[in-house]
Amino acid sequence: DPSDHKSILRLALNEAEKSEPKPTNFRVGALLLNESNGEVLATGYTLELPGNTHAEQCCLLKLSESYSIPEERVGEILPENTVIYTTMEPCGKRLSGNLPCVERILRTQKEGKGGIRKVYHGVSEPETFVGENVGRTKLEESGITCIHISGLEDDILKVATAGHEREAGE
Ligand SMILES: Nc1nc(=O)c(N)c(NC[C@H](O)[C@H](O)[C@H](O)COP(=O)(O)O)[nH]1
Ligand SMILES: [Zn+2]
Repeated sequence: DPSDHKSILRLALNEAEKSEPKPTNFRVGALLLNESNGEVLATGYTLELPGNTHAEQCCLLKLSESYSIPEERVGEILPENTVIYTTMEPCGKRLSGNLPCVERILRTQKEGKGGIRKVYHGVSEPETFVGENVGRTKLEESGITCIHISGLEDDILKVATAGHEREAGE
């Protein structure tokens, strides 16, 4: 029920708060959940793993490392009803040019079965870096349900932009 979604999203926000503030990205937290039994499969936050990593990317990378397989094959070990909760919607484009998380999520699906089935997110991506995020459309076109969980927007954005220049009086 909705209160469960919000409490799970708050767990992801707790992860985001561990991220090192930077002016060139957002501090995001994410977690992979087996929706059949509520088991948290992995958590992640921006820059948790070496390299310019994203929260969603860290979830997938940590899980693949625990199975000693490359991240691009992580879909093979995901339970049937795997979903991802992320404080900010997955990126569809990255200023660094690194592979966007939408692509990383899409490739967990082989022939449209298994893999990540739903993306629960707390906010859309602000247009700071790449303008409007087109990622959500790509996900929905591939049959991945994107669900906005409301109620934590202010907290999520405050955490996400902690490393950014503050306008006077903000
Ligand atoms: N969903 C999401 N999770 C993250 O962990 C993260 N950092 C972003 N941020 C989106 C933003 O668009 C990119 O951070 C910038 O476009 C810079 O790109 P890089 O991060 O340097 O690849 N978005
Ligand atoms: Zn991303």
